[in-house]
Amino acid sequence: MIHVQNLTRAFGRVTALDGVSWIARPGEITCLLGPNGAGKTTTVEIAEGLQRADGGSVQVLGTDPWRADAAHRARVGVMLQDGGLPQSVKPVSLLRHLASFYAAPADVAELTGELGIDEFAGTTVRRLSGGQRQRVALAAALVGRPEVLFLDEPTAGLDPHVRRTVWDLVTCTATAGATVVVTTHSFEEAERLADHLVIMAAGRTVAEGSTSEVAGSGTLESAYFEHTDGERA
Ligand SMILES: Nc1ncnc2c1ncn2[C@@H]1O[C@H](COP(=O)(O)OP(=O)(O)OP(=O)(O)O)[C@@H](O)[C@H]1O
Repeated sequence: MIHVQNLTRAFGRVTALDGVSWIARPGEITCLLGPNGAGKTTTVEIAEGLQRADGGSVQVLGTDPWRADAAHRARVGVMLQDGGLPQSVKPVSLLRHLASFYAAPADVAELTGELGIDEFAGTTVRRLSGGQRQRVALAAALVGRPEVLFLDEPTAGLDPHVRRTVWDLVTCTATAGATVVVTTHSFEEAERLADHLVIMAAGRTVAEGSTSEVAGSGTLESAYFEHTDGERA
């Protein structure tokens, strides 16, 4: 369970978060939508324990992530927008190395097979295409069988086959009981994945609920523009 309550965060004169609140439940995929600069990444990085909020609170698995110990962090999987992967290693060695940190890791061969990583297993991370690197970053987030999984635009730039595989893997992870948070700019992705939807704008939550609750009698796209027009950061 993730509880984001009244979070505030400023960078100098820029107010990134202006009292944002939302929840994400176990066994569900929560999709965060919102214009560039709405504060999605800042909120997620605070929930990951990578940044500290100025005010408000976040609870992840009952813990304040900023103060969390290694045992808590091992229960949380993170896929960052820029990957954050070491450049000079080959994907499978990297994943095996990461798996060795966990008591009960995922099967690396299964994961690399599912994500098609075997096809470029002999290439170092530096030389991979953007989409290939993204698949490795997703595998790295999944290898510890996390109870909480944060994915920042996981399918941006992926081809349709890989995108479908990623959607299947993410859905399976939630079905197995994990709390999954996905930030996205794709209505198609949100409609496909979200059990719970949060629309953020200008550092606040402007809509929250199931996709049909947020969309009302119209489409998700029209609800999005209604909620975010004039609210851009
Ligand atoms: N380290 C930082 N220093 C200064 N400003 C920052 C910093 N991090 C974020 N911001 C600002 O905070 C606001 C929110 O940024 P954030 O990255 O959280 O938005 P986002 O919703 O994730 O956007 P995007 O959809 O473009 O990824 C933006 O105005 C951004 O410029």
